[in-house]
Amino acid sequence: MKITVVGAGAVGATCADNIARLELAEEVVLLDIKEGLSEGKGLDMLQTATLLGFDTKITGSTNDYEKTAGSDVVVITSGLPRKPGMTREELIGTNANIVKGVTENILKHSPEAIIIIVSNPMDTMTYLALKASGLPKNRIIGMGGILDSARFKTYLALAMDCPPNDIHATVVGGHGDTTMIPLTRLATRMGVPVSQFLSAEQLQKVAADTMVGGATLTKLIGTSAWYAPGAAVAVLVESIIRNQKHVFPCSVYLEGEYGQSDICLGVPVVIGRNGWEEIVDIQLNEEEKATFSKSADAVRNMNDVLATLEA
Ligand SMILES: NC(=O)C1=CN([C@@H]2O[C@H](COP(=O)(O)OP(=O)(O)OC[C@H]3O[C@@H](n4cnc5c(N)ncnc54)[C@H](O)[C@@H]3O)[C@@H](O)[C@H]2O)C=CC1
Ligand SMILES: O=C([O-])CC(=O)C(=O)O
Repeated sequence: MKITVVGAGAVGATCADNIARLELAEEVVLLDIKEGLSEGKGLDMLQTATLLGFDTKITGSTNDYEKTAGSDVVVITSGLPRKPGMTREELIGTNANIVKGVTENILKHSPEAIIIIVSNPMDTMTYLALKASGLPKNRIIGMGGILDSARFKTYLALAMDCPPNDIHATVVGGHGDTTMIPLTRLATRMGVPVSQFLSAEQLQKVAADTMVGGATLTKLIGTSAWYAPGAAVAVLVESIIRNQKHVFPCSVYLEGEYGQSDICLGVPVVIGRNGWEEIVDIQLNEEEKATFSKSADAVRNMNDVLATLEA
């Protein structure tokens, strides 16, 4: 197996590091436009192999797509991150061109690849990659919901003072400060509804904190997060490579599911060797359906901006 990560910045390098440690492929290629960055970070990572005991080859590449040839999975993290006070949506002007160009270059050398989009605004970048590539829909996956769900579980665990791994909870909808939907009704602590442990006010605060989880970190760090995003991509790649069939919330192309069409939005999907293989119907209640529909409207408005950029 061969996995390429495009963008050797904070998120891309962390993805590559996790993927190498998990030995998900014989080779991981890290590609960036900044001269020497991916070669340097790749070599640094390779020098951890004897310390951490992994056998993955790591290759750096300054914009040479020949080195990515024959990749089974490609993760696109190239593009600007936001600064404190910005929304993810404000990145569209710069990142749309980058994501489109990278997708086209990747496919020239890896026509069979499954592509994971990380660059923001992620749902719109996923839609753009799908339209620009013409790939079958199951091979384009936007990563956002896995990260948002990890944050949701963390905030729930902190509020209940319990281990995060005892929590099952999911976030659907868009990967934006106002578009993501933490499904508190369905969250459980080992199968017991979290509403048995937390008041409505506490649950509301957990949901609100989850929604601005990325913004909170951006304010603290000065740029957006990378440890949890890098780990979230790695578990997604692992489910593909090892055909694990995990159900993860991912941004995928909807054709009537959840009442939406011609849009990429976060819903639970089965992830295996073919990419996303099946959409799982959560059976949202009326209130959740209305919130999902509002989230879709906001993402669709962003998708409409793509046409103005191309003009
Ligand atoms: N979907 C998600 O859950 C998350 C998305 N993100 C997004 O991921 C993106 C990357 O974030 P960071 O790694 O923190 O940024 P960063 O600035 O550390 O790294 C981005 C890298 O992309 C490279 N790059 C730019 N144009 C390129 C091109 N045409 N080809 C190859 N490489 C190119 C830059 O040289 C830079 O090294 C941002 O858009 C950020 O908003 C970040 C965290 C989570
Ligand atoms: O907050 C950001 O801009 C980066 C991101 O998508 C996240 O960490 O969720």
